[in-house]
Amino acid sequence: MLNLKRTQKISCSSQNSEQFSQQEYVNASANPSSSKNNLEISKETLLGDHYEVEGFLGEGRFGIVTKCRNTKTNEVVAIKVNKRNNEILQQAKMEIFILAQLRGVLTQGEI
Ligand SMILES: Nc1ncnc2c1ncn2[C@@H]1O[C@H](COP(=O)(O)OP(=O)(O)OP(=O)(O)O)[C@@H](O)[C@H]1O
Repeated sequence: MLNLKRTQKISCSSQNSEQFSQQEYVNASANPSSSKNNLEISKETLLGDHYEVEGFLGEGRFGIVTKCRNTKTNEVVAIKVNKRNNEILQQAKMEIFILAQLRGVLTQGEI
């Protein structure tokens, strides 16, 4: 899914979005000693087929949140990129499910 274009790495946890715009690479890791959990996202990285990374919005326990532009519609969105880990994947699926349920409730005006 990730299309990496840069090689210079920086630490994600010490960056804010302004600094990110001046840097070429973000490296996020829950456990710095475990490289298999690392995420390497750079400005201009393509997520999916048409979401281009423009900035860094924040970092959670499971990954990072990037500011992306849909290259087809020009819409700006936040995309959360989780670390590669099965437990994290299951947690993410649960989070997506809950958010989808909440969105359904909210759009029906039930809250
Ligand atoms: N839609 C958004 N727009 C702007 N910034 C966001 C958005 N979603 C998340 N962020 C930023 O990214 C940070 C990390 O978000 P994320 O959802 O990964 O973790 P969290 O919910 O804060 O914590 P946890 O890792 O416990 O789930 C947030 O604290 C926030 O600063």
